[in-house]
Amino acid sequence: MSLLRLDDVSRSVPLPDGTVLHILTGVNLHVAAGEHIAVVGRSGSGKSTLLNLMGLLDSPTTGTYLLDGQPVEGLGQRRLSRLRGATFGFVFQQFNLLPGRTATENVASPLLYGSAREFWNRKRIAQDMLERVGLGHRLDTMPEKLSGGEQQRVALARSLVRRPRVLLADEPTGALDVDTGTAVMDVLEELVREDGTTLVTITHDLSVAARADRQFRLDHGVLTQVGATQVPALTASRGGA
Ligand SMILES: Nc1ncnc2c1ncn2[C@@H]1O[C@H](COP(=O)(O)OP(=O)(O)OP(=O)(O)O)[C@@H](O)[C@H]1O
Repeated sequence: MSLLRLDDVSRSVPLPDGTVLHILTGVNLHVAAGEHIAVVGRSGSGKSTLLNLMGLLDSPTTGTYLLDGQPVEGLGQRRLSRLRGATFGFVFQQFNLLPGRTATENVASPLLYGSAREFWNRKRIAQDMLERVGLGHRLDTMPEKLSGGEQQRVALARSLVRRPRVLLADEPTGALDVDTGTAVMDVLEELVREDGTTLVTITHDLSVAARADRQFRLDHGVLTQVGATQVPALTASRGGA
């Protein structure tokens, strides 16, 4: 069974002039647990819209989205928001760290909304996560004192600190030079492999996309698979979160 399953999904928005903008059309996408897929496409092709739908930040206009075999349509805002927090981690091109808060405080921030165990142990859990991304020596450093690559590793640690089942990465290397971007992708892949996390990467960079199990292209809102570099993982290396 697919962990994420979109069947004939579309997303349209009404425009002020009375016309309708069709952003995504007839999208079919099945992603297995533990799989890494990449989506490439020109600016404006609908990549962020697709990621927002997958991450329950937005809903399809038509079509079906099944998460772990369960339809997400019709869930109330509270259940959607709980499901989102329990299932997804997000990484963005701009690192979106909290200024004036240390790396540890930034990484610990999602744990404020976690279980009692996560809440009370948030500092230690955040520090362990920063060790995993190679920033054990930067625990008390403010984001503004970190390099771009270090800031993205803090953001990565924050996105994975609650052990999401799926990491949605929107241009994770977009603000970094090639070598730094490669280093960040190395860390990201190592972490998701160790944890059995499903990874969806949106990117303009074909070398980043080539690292995925399967590659898709979005063209004017139409999604097509364009490559597969290896047999997709069929099962996660860990149980459900
Ligand atoms: N709520 C909205 N209202 C009007 N237009 C929208 C809305 N959301 C997205 N769009 C338009 O739909 C198109 C796709 O947007 P989207 O952000 O998904 O593209 P993208 O592929 O992620 O682009 P980029 O790579 O530049 O971030 C764009 O032309 C955008 O302006």
